[in-house]
Amino acid sequence: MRVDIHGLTVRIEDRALLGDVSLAAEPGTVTGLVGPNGSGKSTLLRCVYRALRPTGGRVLIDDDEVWKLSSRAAGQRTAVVTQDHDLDNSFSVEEIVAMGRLPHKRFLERDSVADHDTVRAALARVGMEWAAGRVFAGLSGGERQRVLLARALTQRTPVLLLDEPTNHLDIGSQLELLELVRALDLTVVLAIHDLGHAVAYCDQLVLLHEGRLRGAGPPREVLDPATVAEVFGVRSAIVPHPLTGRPHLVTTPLAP
Ligand SMILES: Nc1ncnc2c1ncn2[C@@H]1O[C@H](COP(=O)(O)OP(=O)(O)OP(=O)(O)O)[C@@H](O)[C@H]1O
Repeated sequence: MRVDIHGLTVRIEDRALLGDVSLAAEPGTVTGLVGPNGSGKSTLLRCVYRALRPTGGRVLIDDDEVWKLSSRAAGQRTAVVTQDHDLDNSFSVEEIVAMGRLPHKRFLERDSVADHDTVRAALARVGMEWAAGRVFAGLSGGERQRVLLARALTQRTPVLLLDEPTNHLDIGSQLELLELVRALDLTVVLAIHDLGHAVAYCDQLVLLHEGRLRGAGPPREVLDPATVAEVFGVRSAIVPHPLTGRPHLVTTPLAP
């Protein structure tokens, strides 16, 4: 399913958090939202997963306005992994991941064997099968992040939104997660700080600066050295990775 955002504007108390931002994310691609702290990445994602109603503009998933869908229909289309883990502390990992099945079930419908298998498969996919019976709150930040990705995968939605999914993860787990996300064949939109990873793993980048769209398109075009210097205040170059040959963005301070 396509995600289309047209002229998205968010104003809170006379302050524009987002101003007239548009983007299109194609099925089977990974779109990276990049930009300095406070540039509006999370705000944009929140408008897509309906945590924040925009002041203006439209968010469409396959031509349907997301704010006009029922919450069940929205939950069948869009799964999200955020940084806010405001979940009841007593839930087990398996219970948390099983919540991903809720948009596909009737009210009070019990979990089936197929649901159980889906949950186990998702936990295995993120390397967390061992933690199924553990209490979610007792896990490390990185482990919780992977469990929440498993929950999003069990939701089996065509669109997956991730707000800084590699936060808290060690470098091996970061690369594992990004490889997994790339292999999913969904419409993925993720906020990401690491520009090296953004260039290496995203099909297109959307660069936000002070709530405004500063560029959108192939990573190499969006993150050209002049733009990176202006927006992030660092020198940069995109070079072939010495081990893989994939494009990689390297940075150094503007003034030595
Ligand atoms: N509910 C709110 N009320 C007022 N201001 C808000 C609210 N939510 C976010 N903001 C402000 O909007 C701006 C954009 O925030 P947002 O979290 O979208 O940025 P971001 O690009 O995700 O930042 P970061 O990289 O630091 O996570 C920030 O200046 C933030 O303080």
